[in-house]
Amino acid sequence: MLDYVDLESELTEEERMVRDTAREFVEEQVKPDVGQHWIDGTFPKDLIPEMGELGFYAPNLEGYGLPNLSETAYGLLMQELEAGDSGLRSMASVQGALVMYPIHAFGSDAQKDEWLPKLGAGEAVGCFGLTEPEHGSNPSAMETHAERDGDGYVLNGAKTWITNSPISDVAVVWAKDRSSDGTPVRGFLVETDRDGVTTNKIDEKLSLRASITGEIGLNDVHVPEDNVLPDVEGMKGPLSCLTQARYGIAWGAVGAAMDCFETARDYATDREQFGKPIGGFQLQQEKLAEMATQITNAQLLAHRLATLKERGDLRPEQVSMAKRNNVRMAREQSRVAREMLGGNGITADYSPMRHVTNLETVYTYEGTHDIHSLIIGHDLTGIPAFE
Ligand SMILES: Cc1cc2nc3c(=O)[nH]c(=O)nc-3n(C[C@H](O)[C@H](O)[C@H](O)COP(=O)(O)OP(=O)(O)OC[C@H]3O[C@@H](n4cnc5c(N)ncnc54)[C@H](O)[C@@H]3O)c2cc1C
Repeated sequence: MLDYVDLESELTEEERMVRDTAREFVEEQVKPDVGQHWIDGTFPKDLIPEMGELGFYAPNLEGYGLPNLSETAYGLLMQELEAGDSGLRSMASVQGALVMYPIHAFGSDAQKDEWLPKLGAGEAVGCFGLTEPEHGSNPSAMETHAERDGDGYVLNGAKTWITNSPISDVAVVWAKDRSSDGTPVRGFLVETDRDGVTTNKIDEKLSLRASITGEIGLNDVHVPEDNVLPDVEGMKGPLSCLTQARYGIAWGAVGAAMDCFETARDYATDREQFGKPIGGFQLQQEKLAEMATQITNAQLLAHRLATLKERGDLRPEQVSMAKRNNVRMAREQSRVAREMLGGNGITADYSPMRHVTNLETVYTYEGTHDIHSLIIGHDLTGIPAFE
């Protein structure tokens, strides 16, 4: 796959091994069937434990049998998974960055002991409930709330657009604690088989079809005090998870674009019109040159982020810049690849059209492109455009 400025030479043995393992997994286990899953609107659930066995969930966390790999290795893993499909990378991102990370960072020892090994092995599936029907870009206005009830809490509210909720064993639900001063947002671990929990599937998506998306309905759901994440309060909780996931997306989007590039390059050197491969025409070469350049820029940004994250200096605004840039790049370049494949480009026989539609979701979730512009704008001017 494209590596125009030899970033390979910067990788450790371990990072190469992680990348190669993920690449082989995607080539052998994902690419042959993912187009059909996308058409059918299904997720290849049999891969969930296998991805666990390979250590694909939260490999950058420490303890609990997790591999504790470098941030570059984690990024490369996200890159390879999204070269297969954004739905696959979304599964790993949610499980690792949005469910295991908050339990690891903010959970009690009992919560860590109970959930991290199971989630890490893919024996349990988790989801992250922040977005609500009326509150997407402004989650701090959430209506879902918790009230003290004896030795625990009662939760009421509704979450929507929740990746994996219909197949989850546990949901990390963010809700306002009405029993504490200032109604701070707190994280609750809600087992999905509790009375009052519903997880209806959202059908007829035209994007990220090889991923299961649903709602979380909470109707007088009782959870014990032990299910509250004890070590975080306020929007810092969900936002710090999003920073982890957005870091993975900044890498993942590059993987989708790399897959589109390779498909377009192969096609252009093979497909003949006017008596020669279309890749021999200047217009097509310009497209490949631009695609390769944009991908290379995005790779450099992702690698730099890894260095900053590794030494603990990465700021959320820098992650916003990379998510915003790299997803926009992938969204634009996947279209160019699609175009280069002519009529064949609109079929599921080739990956670019699938990536084109998937990337509409990736552009929107985890902070829309607009919201990341405003986060960066705030950082640059010191003036918030929204509260
Ligand atoms: C397939 C899929 C999976 C998802 N998975 C999850 C998940 O697992 N967990 C979860 O919690 N959420 C998830 N989401 C939700 C996602 O994060 C939200 O869709 C996203 O945050 C945008 O919210 P919204 O859809 O309500 O759009 P809105 O916030 O209503 O935005 C609509 C438009 O207005 C723009 N806009 C909003 N505010 C401003 C502003 N201040 N200035 C300028 N423009 C603005 C936005 O950029 C956007 O273009 C998922 C979404 C999808 C589509």
